[in-house]
Amino acid sequence: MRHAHPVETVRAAEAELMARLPEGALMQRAAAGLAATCARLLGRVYGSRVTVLVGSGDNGGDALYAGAALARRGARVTAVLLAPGKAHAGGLAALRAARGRVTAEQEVGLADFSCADLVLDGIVGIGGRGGLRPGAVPYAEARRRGVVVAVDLPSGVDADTGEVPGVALRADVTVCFGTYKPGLLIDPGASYAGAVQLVDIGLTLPQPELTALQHADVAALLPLPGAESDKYRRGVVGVAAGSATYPGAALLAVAGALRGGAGAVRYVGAAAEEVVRRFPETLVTEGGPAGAGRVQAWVVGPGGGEGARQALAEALASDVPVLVDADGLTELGRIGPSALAGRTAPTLLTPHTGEAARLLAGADGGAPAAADDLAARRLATARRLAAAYRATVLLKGSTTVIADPGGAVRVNPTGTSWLATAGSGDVLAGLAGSLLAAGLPPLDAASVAAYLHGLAGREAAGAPGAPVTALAVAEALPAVWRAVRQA
Ligand SMILES: NC(=O)C1=CN([C@@H]2O[C@H](COP(=O)(O)OP(=O)(O)OC[C@H]3O[C@@H](n4cnc5c(N)ncnc54)[C@H](OP(=O)(O)O)[C@@H]3O)[C@@H](O)[C@H]2O)[C@@H](O)CC1
Ligand SMILES: Nc1ncnc2c1ncn2[C@@H]1O[C@H](COP(=O)(O)OP(=O)(O)O)[C@@H](O)[C@H]1O
Ligand SMILES: [K+]
Repeated sequence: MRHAHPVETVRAAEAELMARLPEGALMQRAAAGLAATCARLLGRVYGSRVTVLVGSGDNGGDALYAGAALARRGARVTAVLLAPGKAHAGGLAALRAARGRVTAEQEVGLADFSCADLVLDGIVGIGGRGGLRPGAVPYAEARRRGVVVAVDLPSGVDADTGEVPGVALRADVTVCFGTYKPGLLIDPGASYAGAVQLVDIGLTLPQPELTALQHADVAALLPLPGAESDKYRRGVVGVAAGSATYPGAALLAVAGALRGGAGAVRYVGAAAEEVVRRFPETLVTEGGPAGAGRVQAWVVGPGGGEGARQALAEALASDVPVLVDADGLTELGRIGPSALAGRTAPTLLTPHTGEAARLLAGADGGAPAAADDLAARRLATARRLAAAYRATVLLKGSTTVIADPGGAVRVNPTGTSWLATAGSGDVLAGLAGSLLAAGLPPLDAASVAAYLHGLAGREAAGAPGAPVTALAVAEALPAVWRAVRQA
C-alpha cells in the first residue's frame, strides 16, 4: 500500500525527528537517497553533465548536496540559482568544495539545462505556493535532452492536492522523502511526476488518510469462493440498468458484474431480452428492484433513462448497499442528499466530473460548477461530495479518487486514458456492485474495482497505445484477476 500524507503532517514528523538528530542529518539522508537514484539513472556518473535548478529553500539544499555527491564522483555539475542570495548556504558550500560550477545567469542556465544528461529540479518543494515564478517558467518551456529528476515534488505542483495552478516543471522521475505527497498521486500533479520513488528518511508518521492500493493489497481483498460456497453465499448483485434507448448500458453493466466475484447477477429493466441473449447466466426479474428477489447489493442507473428515477427510489428503499451511477446520479442530484437520509446500508456514488457537478448543485442549491474546475480539484471534489451525501464517492477521470464519508481516501494508480470510451463506466459500475454484493465495504469495493478496471483497460489494448472497447475491458477482467493474484 502506498501512503500519502499532507504537508502539515510531514512537517510535524520532520520537527519531531530533527529534535533528536544532529543538525542537517535529515537533509543528508534525503540528499544521499537522491544522489543514489541520479547515479542509477546516469549509469556512468563520471563525465556526465548535471544541471541543478536551485530555489530559495531546503528543496534546493537537497538538490545541492546531491549535486555535490555527483560532482565528487566526477560529474560536471552546474548549479543554477533562481533566487541568488537565498540559496541554501551549506549546500552551496558543499557543491563549491566538490568543484561544481555556480551561475545565476538565466542564459547560461538555460543552455546548460538543454544539454545536461540529468537535471535536478530543486526549485521548490513542499514549501511551494502557486505555479512557477516568472524566472523559472522558461525551464518548463525549454527543450532538453536529459532526464529531469524532481526533488520531493515537481516544482509548481501543489503538494496537498495535485492542483497545478500555473506552470509546473515536468519530471521523468520524482524522488520523494519520507512519504508520498497527495499531489504525486492525483492528477494533474501526478502526470508531472513521472515515476515516483520514495526515500525513507526515518520519519514516524501517523496512519495516512490517503492511500493507493498495490497488487498485493488488491489480491488480499478479492472475494474468493470457499470450499462450502454456493452462489447465494457468494452474493447476488442486482443490476437495474438500460432502457429502450440505451440497452447497451445494461449489457455492459452486467458484463462487469459477471466478472466481479458475486455468485449471480440479477437483472431488472427494459433490456432483459438482450441481456439474456448475450449472457444466459443472468437471472432476470420483471418489474423494478422492489419486486425482484433478494440481492446483496444494487447497481442503479447506467443507461437508465426515464426509468432511472423509479429504479433509484426502489433500490434506495432497500436495506442493502446501493451503487448509483449515470442517470441514477442525475436523479439523485435533482433530489439532493435527503434522498439518502433514511438509508441503513452504505451508498456508493460513481460520478464523472459532469455528474459530480450536478450532485454538488443538488447539495448546495447553487448553479453546477464547471466539470473542468472539479477535475482540477478532484481530491477536494470527492471529499466534498462524500461529506455532503454521507456516501462513499468514486470520482472517475484521469485519476480516480475514492472518498469515504469518514475521511479515508484512496487514489487509483492503474488505468489509461483509452478508458475514456463510451460504456467503460458501465462496466466499472457492474464490477464495483458485484464486489459490494460479495461483501466488500464500499471503500474497498470501489477501489478494487477501479484498480482492476484500470488494469483491464491496459490488458484489453493488447499492446500499449491502442484503443479499447468497453466490452473488451470487461472481457479482460479474468486475466487481470489472475495477474493480481499471481503477483
Ligand atoms: N519536511 C521534511 O521532512 C524534509 C524536507 N526536506 C526538503 O525540504 C523541502 C522543504 O523545504 P522548505 O520548507 O525550505 O520549502 P521549499 O519547498 O524549499 O520552498 C522554500 C521557499 O520557496 C519559495 N517559494 C514558494 N513558492 C514558490 C514558487 N512557486 N516558486 C518558487 N519559489 C517559491 C518561498 O520563499 P520566498 O521566495 O517566498 O521567500 C518558500 O519559502 C522539502 O520539499 C524537501 O525537499 C528534506 O531536506 C528533509 C526532510
Ligand atoms: N483521461 C482519463 N484517463 C484515465 N481514465 C479515464 C479518463 N477519462 C475517463 N476515464 C475512465 O473511463 C471510465 C469512463 O466512465 P464514464 O465517464 O462513466 O463513461 P461512460 O458513461 O461512457 O461509461 C471511467 O472509469 C473513468 O475513470
Ligand atoms: K522540486
